Amino acid sequence: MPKEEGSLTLQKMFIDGEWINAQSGETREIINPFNQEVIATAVEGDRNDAKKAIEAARRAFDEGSWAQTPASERGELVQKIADLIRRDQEELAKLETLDTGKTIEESRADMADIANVFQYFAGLADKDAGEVIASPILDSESRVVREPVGVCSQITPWNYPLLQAAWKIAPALATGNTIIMKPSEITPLTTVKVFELMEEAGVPKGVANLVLGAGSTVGAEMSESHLVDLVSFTGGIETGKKIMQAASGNVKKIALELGGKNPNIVFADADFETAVDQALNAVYFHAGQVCSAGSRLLVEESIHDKFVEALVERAKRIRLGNGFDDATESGPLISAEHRDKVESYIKIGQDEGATLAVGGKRPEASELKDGFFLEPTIFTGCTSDMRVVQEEVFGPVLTVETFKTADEAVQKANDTIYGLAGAVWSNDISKAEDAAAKLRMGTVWINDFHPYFAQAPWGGFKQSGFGRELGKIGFEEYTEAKHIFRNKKPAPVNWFNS
Ligand SMILES: NC(=O)c1ccc[n+]([C@@H]2O[C@H](COP(=O)([O-])OP(=O)(O)OC[C@H]3O[C@@H](n4cnc5c(N)ncnc54)[C@H](O)[C@@H]3O)[C@@H](O)[C@H]2O)c1
Ligand SMILES: C[N+](C)(C)CC=O
Repeated sequence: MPKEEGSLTLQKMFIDGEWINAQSGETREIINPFNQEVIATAVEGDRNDAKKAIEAARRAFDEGSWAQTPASERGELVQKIADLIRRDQEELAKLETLDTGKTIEESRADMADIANVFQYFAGLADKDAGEVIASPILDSESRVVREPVGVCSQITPWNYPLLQAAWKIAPALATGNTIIMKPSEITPLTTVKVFELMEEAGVPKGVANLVLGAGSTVGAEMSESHLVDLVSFTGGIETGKKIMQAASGNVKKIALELGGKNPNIVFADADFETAVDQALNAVYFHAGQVCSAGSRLLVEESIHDKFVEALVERAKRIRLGNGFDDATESGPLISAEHRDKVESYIKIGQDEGATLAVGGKRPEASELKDGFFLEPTIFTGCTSDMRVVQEEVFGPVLTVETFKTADEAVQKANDTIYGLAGAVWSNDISKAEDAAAKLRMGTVWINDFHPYFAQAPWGGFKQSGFGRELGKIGFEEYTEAKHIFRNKKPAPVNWFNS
């Protein structure tokens, strides 16, 4: 909650049903990116704490009753968590804004989504009765059942701290797994709070464990440990590669939700005002710190000048400020280090010959001087070979390219290592559908940008990762399919006659 409403207590880890300090006694200060004030102190776990949590989760899976608990009961418990999140949604939203700088309106929307995610997976918990197979073998019965994978490490980023955690916790618990969750070390507050709610809901001891600390220690142990069966990771591509390597030791299942460089294709026949407005929202929502941000605008050549002019005018008027202020449309970047990275891309863009149409610097307003703000930035005259066009900047930076034909738009949109999301704007539905079919991305929006919800799967093609979260597929990711075959009339086969 905002500082004026009371100080936060020490943020602890939750291991084997107990709230504990780090074995090392280390702590870390949690910073408000709007003003750099210390908003909380969190215990800083290390590999030893991670090991303890993994062992607890292993015991709870192997010796506890969670995996065998009737699916309907697991569903009821997950639903209870959804209800508690709804009860405390305002407190959670305030914590998220305090920790990330995002506007309170965004945080409230996140909390509503998060409760829906728990509710959705609660509902799915007892719907899978398995499948009877038409066995080709006489006098036999063949069926497929779904079982939990086992012990799951779950590692999340700072941009949507609780939302990304919810996408992992809810399906894992609904399917009978045990978990070790590690939120980003710089934004742990809402995840800690939801573990308090899970304790209140009655999640059994050892089933859900929370470890706080750095990726290079806690995260590495969670990825390497041979006691873990699955790692589900959301974060950057370079970390994802490390996790793939670390997970190989015992051939864990892995699911990677990585970055994106997401094209937003605007055809000349699109509704102009809507496409401008949504292009702005596509890239600048949450200061561009969104995996699926529409940071790469591909606009049909005939409307380029008019479109860019309208975008620049709108970008100049975006109100930066304190996420708790109702007038604020966009908050700060998450940290000084991250702003430095985004600024380095602005320099790269300039050095590569792109034209800076607006922004590119820190705002001058005195009330923003302590926050990690950057002005909404637009580069025109971009080409596909530029690094600023190809690499994920993860900030308020839009690159603009042009195209003459639908084929050229699709070719350029697909010309990236990523394949997370993209959009097509056109009033010619068959043209838009044709382009959508050719885009190599996990999500394609037609005449919209950003929608995601519990019922539809989310994930990437190419180097945006693999595995899916949400939807029925996201539920199945936390299960193993087991084929059970029963011979109803066992008899010798007499293959070996001697
Ligand atoms: N595809 C998606 O759905 C999605 C959603 C949100 C964010 N993201 C991506 O996340 C990135 C931004 O988040 P970030 O900066 O927190 O990413 P990051 O990769 O730096 O960190 C993510 C998490 O991984 C941990 N980590 C770091 N090193 C590790 C290691 N060696 N082993 C195990 N864990 C380690 C961090 O502590 C953190 O908890 C962007 O690239 C964004 O696109 C993707
Ligand atoms: C997956 N999403 C869009 C909620 C957050 C990406 O950073």
